[in-house]
Amino acid sequence: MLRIAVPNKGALSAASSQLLGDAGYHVKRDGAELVVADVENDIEFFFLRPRDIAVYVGAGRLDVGITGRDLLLDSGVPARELVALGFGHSTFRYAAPKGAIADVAELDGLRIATSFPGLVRADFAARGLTAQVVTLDGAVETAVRLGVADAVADVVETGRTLRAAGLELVGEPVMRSEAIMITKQGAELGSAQERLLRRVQGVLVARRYVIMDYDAPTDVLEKACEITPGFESPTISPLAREGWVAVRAMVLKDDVNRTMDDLWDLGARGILVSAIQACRL
Ligand SMILES: Nc1ncnc2c1ncn2[C@@H]1O[C@H](COP(=O)(O)OP(=O)(O)OP(=O)(O)O)[C@@H](O)[C@H]1O
Ligand SMILES: O=P(O)(O)OC[C@H]1O[C@H](OP(=O)(O)OP(=O)(O)O)[C@H](O)[C@@H]1O
Ligand SMILES: [Mg+2]
Repeated sequence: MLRIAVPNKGALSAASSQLLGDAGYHVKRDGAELVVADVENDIEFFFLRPRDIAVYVGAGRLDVGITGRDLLLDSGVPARELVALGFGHSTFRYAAPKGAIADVAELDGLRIATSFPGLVRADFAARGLTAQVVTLDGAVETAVRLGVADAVADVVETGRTLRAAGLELVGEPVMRSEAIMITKQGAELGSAQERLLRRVQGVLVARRYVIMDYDAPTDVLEKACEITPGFESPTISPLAREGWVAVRAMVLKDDVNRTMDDLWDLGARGILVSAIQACRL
């Protein structure tokens, strides 16, 4: 039975369960169970803290896990990213009291409060700076006001928490994170892991793409196919109307309206867009 670690609460939890549900797994918890078996799909879900998930997967105790890229890198555990999951986006950034610090180099030797000591030490080392890392469990933005740190390094999504604490960003993001699926480094993927990965990738593609159908005059077909190159190649079918063909291609959801405008200007007509319920590519 494949064993997978899923965040039990926090920013990644609901979307992780939703993704696995969309991929056809029965991942519903009735109450507070920490382990749920989906016998039909031969898979077992372990609900764990996102920060701990890399530890179990890196140790080879669980086959696959969902966690944040920042948490994986911070842990330094020998696990690798299989696929980025498209949710739980955040940046990891330095911040200090308004007007106090203009540049990351000025953080040299200062006390930095963080829940990600591994990330901060690695980044300071890469910049040739020294940090006095103050490791806290959470709510690190308050550490400056309470006098245990001079600056913080933390997850920033909207920036609201930082601003509310009277802090401002220092420098560019140290890293960009999102939810990822991980497995133990160096381990070959078994057939059950590959099937899970294919299912999840199918959901991710179905979320990002739509199907676009349209009719186009044959003489603009080449240009039309440049506008809608599809995932592999567009499907061209004959039409009863002479000099016209029907085209079907996958298009990025974000580009749908611009693509329809471009096709219309080219002379295409009868442009239809439909959602992809599921796919395996
Ligand atoms: N707005 C956000 N706040 C916190 N984490 C976020 C946010 N958006 C995305 N994330 C990601 O979620 C992961 C952290 O999850 P979470 O905050 O649930 O864990 P935690 O801090 O250990 O738990 P908790 O906050 O419940 O104590 C990180 O990978 C982080 O980048
Ligand atoms: O930029 P924002 O949209 O304000 O979000 C970022 C905040 O959210 C997270 O806190 P969380 O709620 O996970 O609490 P924690 O700090 O105790 O982990 C993170 O640690 C920041 O404090
Ligand atoms: Mg948190």
